[in-house]
Amino acid sequence: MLRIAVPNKGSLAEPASQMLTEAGYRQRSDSRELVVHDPENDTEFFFLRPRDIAVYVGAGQLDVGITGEDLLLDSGAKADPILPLGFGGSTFRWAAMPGAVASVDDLAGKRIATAYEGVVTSYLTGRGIAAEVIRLDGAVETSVKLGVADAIADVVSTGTTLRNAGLEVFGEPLLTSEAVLIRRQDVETSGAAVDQLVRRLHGVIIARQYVLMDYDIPEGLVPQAVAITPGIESPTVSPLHERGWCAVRSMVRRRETNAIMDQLWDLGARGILVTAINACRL
Ligand SMILES: Nc1ncnc2c1ncn2[C@@H]1O[C@H](COP(=O)(O)OP(=O)(O)OP(=O)(O)O)[C@@H](O)[C@H]1O
Ligand SMILES: O=P(O)(O)OC[C@H]1O[C@H](OP(=O)(O)OP(=O)(O)O)[C@H](O)[C@@H]1O
Ligand SMILES: [Mg+2]
Repeated sequence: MLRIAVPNKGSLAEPASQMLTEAGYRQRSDSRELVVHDPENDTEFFFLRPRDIAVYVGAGQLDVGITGEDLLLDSGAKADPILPLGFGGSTFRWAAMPGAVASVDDLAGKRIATAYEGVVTSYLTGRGIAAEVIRLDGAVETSVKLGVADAIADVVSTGTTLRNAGLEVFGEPLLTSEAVLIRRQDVETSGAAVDQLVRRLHGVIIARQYVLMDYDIPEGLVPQAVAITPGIESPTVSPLHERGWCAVRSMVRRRETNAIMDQLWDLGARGILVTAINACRL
């Protein structure tokens, strides 16, 4: 049986379960359920703190898990990302009171509060900066106002929390992160069940990122049209009943939909239709 770790709380929990549901797996109906058995897929889901997931997977108790790249790095667990999942995006940044710290090099001798001690310590060591790292559990933005720290290193998404705490970012981000599927390091092959999970999740990601575009185009313009919509592999081109015209079907990135329709229209395409992809396996 395949054993999968899924975040039980926090920003990754809902989108992770949503993605697994779209991939055809059974998920919990009550947020207090800690284990869900999915007999149809011979799979068991363990709902764990996102921070602990890399530990379980790294130690080999669970086959794979969904967590943040930043949490994986911070844990130091022997697990590797195998598939980026396209949600839970964030940057990890330095912040302090405006004007208090000009650059990362000015952190020498200062106190830095963070919930990501592993990430911050290895970054500072790598840069040869000696500073005191104060490990807090969360709400680290408040530590500066209360005089516990001179600067913080934390996840920034919209920046609202920083602004509300009167803090300003400085320096380059320490890292960028998104949700990833992870598995234990040093495994030769993952097995058929993990391969199937990866294919299903990949299908969901592609279905979210792409749409299907159909259009009609004069035969002579097909090469130019296909250059605009090359698709993932190759577009389907079929003759129309009206002589001299072709129908083209291709996958197009969702966010480029309107720009591509404009280009096709200018080229001479007509009857341009866009349809959502509900599921796919490529
Ligand atoms: N706006 C956000 N705030 C916090 N984490 C975010 C945000 N956007 C994405 N993430 C990602 O979500 C993960 C952190 O999840 P979460 O906040 O649930 O963990 P936590 O802070 O350890 O737990 P909790 O906040 O429930 O105590 C990280 O990978 C982080 O990069
Ligand atoms: O840039 P923003 O959109 O404001 O998001 C970033 C904030 O969200 C997270 O906190 P979370 O809600 O996870 O609480 P925590 O600090 O207790 O972990 C993170 O630690 C920041 O404080
Ligand atoms: Mg948090």
